[in-house]
This record gives sequence, structure tokens and C-alpha cells, in this order.
Amino acid sequence: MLLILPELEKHIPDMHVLVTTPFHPAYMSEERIKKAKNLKLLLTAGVGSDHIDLKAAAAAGVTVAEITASNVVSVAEDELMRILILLRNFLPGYHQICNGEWDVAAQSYRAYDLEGKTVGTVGCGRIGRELLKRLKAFNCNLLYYDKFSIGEEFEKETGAKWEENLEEMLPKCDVVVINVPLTERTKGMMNEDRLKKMKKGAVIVNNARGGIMDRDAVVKAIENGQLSGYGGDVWYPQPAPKDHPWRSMPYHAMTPHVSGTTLDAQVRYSAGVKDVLDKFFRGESFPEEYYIVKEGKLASQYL
Ligand SMILES: NC(=O)C1=CN([C@@H]2O[C@H](COP(=O)(O)OP(=O)(O)OC[C@H]3O[C@@H](n4cnc5c(N)ncnc54)[C@H](O)[C@@H]3O)[C@@H](O)[C@H]2O)C=CC1
Repeated sequence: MLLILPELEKHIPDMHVLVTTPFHPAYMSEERIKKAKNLKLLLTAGVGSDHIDLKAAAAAGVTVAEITASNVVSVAEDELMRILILLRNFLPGYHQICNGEWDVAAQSYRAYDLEGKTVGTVGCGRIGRELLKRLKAFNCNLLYYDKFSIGEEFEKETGAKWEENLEEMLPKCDVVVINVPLTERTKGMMNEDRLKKMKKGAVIVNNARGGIMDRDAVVKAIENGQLSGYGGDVWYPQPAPKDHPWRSMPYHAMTPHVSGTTLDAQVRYSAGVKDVLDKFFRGESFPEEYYIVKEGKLASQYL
């Protein structure tokens, strides 16, 4: 992907439409947007447009859209998987088998059931709600922190309770899942102070964006036992350098940025990209929820 960059620089001034995947932070920077005098549309093939300077796009009159909801089920399923991998301490057992070993105690001394645990999602939009629906079957206590309520009906359906104050939710949770976009407000949101407020030995799953976490505070919390696990697929920066400390810290369940890229999701977002491009070239508007910047205004989740 990085090889594309020099070519992109060359073509920026002529470009009318640019389709990107959610990529390296600051990919479509203010500087690039200013150079793109003909640019009309920045389209994200997936969900999450933090790699674009949205204010600069709004100021330049560029429309930003994404294929909203195309991979939210894929991400929610992955989050559920990572919660179980961390709580059950699955990976050490897997490595034992690969290494020809057999030691039940070495895995089970840190293994817990999910049932009865308190799980809180930080952000409860499309992915957060898909996760809550799935967690209901596990008989957990469900909490969510968001700017907006999910509504009485959905609260009743899932049993989830709204926490309007993040500081008050964190100490209650055995598992915290990050499901907010990366914005000016959420950047570095999970800092050392907030990690210290969490229940000792809790786990975090973050498939949202790496920049929401304080990288080194996570490593410290894992090393001193404040967190007993950290899992996810998003990093800062991306691709993660070889010496990124999350690669080598203990008790992690990290992968490259894959959770929203199942073959099913790829079918959905590539069809969405085709549909949006067809509409754009016919001069038609897109489904309202696809707009991240429209006529100079940012979508509510990015405010
Ligand atoms: N790892 C992957 O492959 C993928 C990651 N993602 C990430 O997940 C994020 C969430 O996706 P969706 O659930 O579809 O988005 P969404 O827009 O449906 O939900 C985001 C929620 O976060 C809330 N929120 C935003 N800022 C907040 C703040 N400061 N405090 C409290 N709540 C806040 C919004 O009110 C909204 O309910 C995306 O922005 C993207 O970064 C999305 C898809 C794939």
C-alpha cells in the first residue's frame, strides 16, 4: 500500500474522486486536500474516516462518505471472539500445543467464564449494538457509554444500561470494549488515569482505532497487572512497526487490522463502493447515513 504514495502525490491535483481503505492516520492530510483542487469526493471502502482531515475536507467543500454498516457485524463478531480468547486465556494453551507441551494448570490459572461478568462498551453505535445483541446470550451485565442513548426498546431487548459518565462505568467493568471513532475528543481517551480507574485485572478489546489508547500506558497496565489482557486489530501507526511494544507485551491478542475484512464484509463494501460511485457519476445522492462530511458539515459521530 505504501508504494502507492508517490503516485498519489503526482495525481492529487487532477483527482476528482479518491477511494481509500481506512488506512494510515493523516493519509488525506490538510496539505494533500489543499493540493487536490479538483477533488469532489473522498470515499472510504469500509467504516472509519479518521485517516482523512475531515475539517479540511469540509472547508474545501469535499464530500466524505463511507460504506456505513458494511462490516459492523464482522467487527462485532471479532470483538466477541477476542473477549473469549482473553478471558479464557486461550492463546497460551494454543502455543503449548504448537510447541509439543501439555500443561493444563498453566492455562487455567488465568481462565474465566464470560457469564456473569460486566461488559461495558465505550461507544454504542452500530458495532456496539451488534456486540450487545450477541453478548445478551452470554448472561453478562451489559453497560454502555455513549453521547446518545440506544433507546428504551433496545435497552430492554439487550438489558444494557446507559452510563453517561465514562469514569463511573470503567470501575464496574471486567471487560471494556472500545467502539468510538477516532476523533479529536477520543484521541488518547484511554490514558493512564482512565486505565487506573478500571477494575484491577480487567481486559480491554479495541477494534476501533489504536490512537484512542495511550500506547505506553497500555503496556504499563499489562505489565503491572492493572489489565490482565489487551486485544484488538488496530494500531498507531499502521502498519505497526516491528518494534511496536504491543507486539511483545504479555497477555495480548493482537492481529493486523483484519476484523472488518472478512470475505463477507469485502463483498458488502465493494458493492457499496460501486453503488456510491454509480450514484456520484449520475449526480444522485447517497444513503444519508453514508455521509461523513456533507455540504461542509461533519456527521454527528465525528463531532
Ligand atoms: N477494525 C476494523 O476493521 C473496523 C473498525 N471500525 C471502527 O469502529 C468505529 C465505530 O464504528 P460504528 O459502530 O460503525 O460507528 P457508529 O458511528 O455507528 O458509532 C460510533 C458511536 O460512537 C459514539 N461516540 C463518538 N464520539 C464519542 C465520544 N466522544 N463519547 C462518547 N461516544 C462517542 C457515537 O455517538 C456513536 O454512537 C469506526 O469509527 C471505526 O473507527 C469500523 C469498522 C471496521
